[in-house]
Amino acid sequence: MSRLFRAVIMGPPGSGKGTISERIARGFGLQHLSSGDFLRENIASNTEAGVLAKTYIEKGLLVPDHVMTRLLLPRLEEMTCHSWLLDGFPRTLAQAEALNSSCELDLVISLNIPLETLKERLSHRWIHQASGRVYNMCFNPPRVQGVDDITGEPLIQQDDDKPEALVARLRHYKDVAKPVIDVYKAKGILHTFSDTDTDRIWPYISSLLSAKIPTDIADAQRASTH
Ligand SMILES: Nc1nc2c(ncn2[C@@H]2O[C@H](COP(=O)(O)OP(=O)(O)OP(=O)(O)O)[C@@H](O)[C@H]2O)c(=O)[nH]1
Ligand SMILES: Nc1ncnc2c1ncn2[C@H]1C[C@H](O)[C@@H](COP(=O)(O)OP(=O)(O)O)O1
Repeated sequence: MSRLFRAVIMGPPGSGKGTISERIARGFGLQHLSSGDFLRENIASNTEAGVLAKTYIEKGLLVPDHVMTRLLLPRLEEMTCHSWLLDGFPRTLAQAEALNSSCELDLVISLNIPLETLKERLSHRWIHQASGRVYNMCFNPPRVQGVDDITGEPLIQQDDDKPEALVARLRHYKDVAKPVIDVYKAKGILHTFSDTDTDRIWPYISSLLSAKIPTDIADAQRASTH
């Protein structure tokens, strides 16, 4: 079995993690695991963990590290035969240490996007809650305004995407993400991208992954996901 590839993508709310993760999954066959989507699935299916996580998320709080780690690491155990890309985890130093003790990462992508750009993007973000599909009225609008392309169900805007909520979320993100970024910088696996446009960042990320992911892994993953 060829060696597997383990990557993490980090960035503040609205930085384009989900958008870029979807392109990486499609182009390189990595399995994309978003911690936010994973929690929403648990909440939707009313699992014990989902019920617990919901009590924090509905207050706009992060799920406590020990709960998050206990939830996510077993999910990663189920993905040991896949190369994967983690989005939204680790978010804190404790989570990074828990992850580092269970597997060796190959690459961490960090998105460094200006506040004004984040505000602009999130003010136009619409989400199909059930699937997690993300739209943007300026960047990738739905075919019919306010309606999901696949299911035809209504799209929603998240309360914490509003500008007044974003500043607090951004400050909190910076506080908790900095030690995590420092750990991965020290490991020499951190790659930071700064721009206001995902389409300008994407070619650099794509060529970085092409250089880092051995072709036998990329080919095998693409074959297994089609
Ligand atoms: N105008 C514009 N919008 C973008 C660009 N890249 C992504 N978006 C949109 O901006 C919003 C945020 O992108 P996401 O991929 O959801 O960002 P994220 O980092 O996953 O956000 P969180 O899930 O809140 O952490 C979405 O509506 C995207 O469609 C871009 O280059 N320009
Ligand atoms: N790694 C993590 N640790 C703790 N809480 C997390 C988490 N990932 C997600 N959550 C919780 C808090 C987030 O506000 C919520 C939704 O996550 P998300 O979809 O990534 O959106 P957000 O941009 O708010 O982080 O789930």
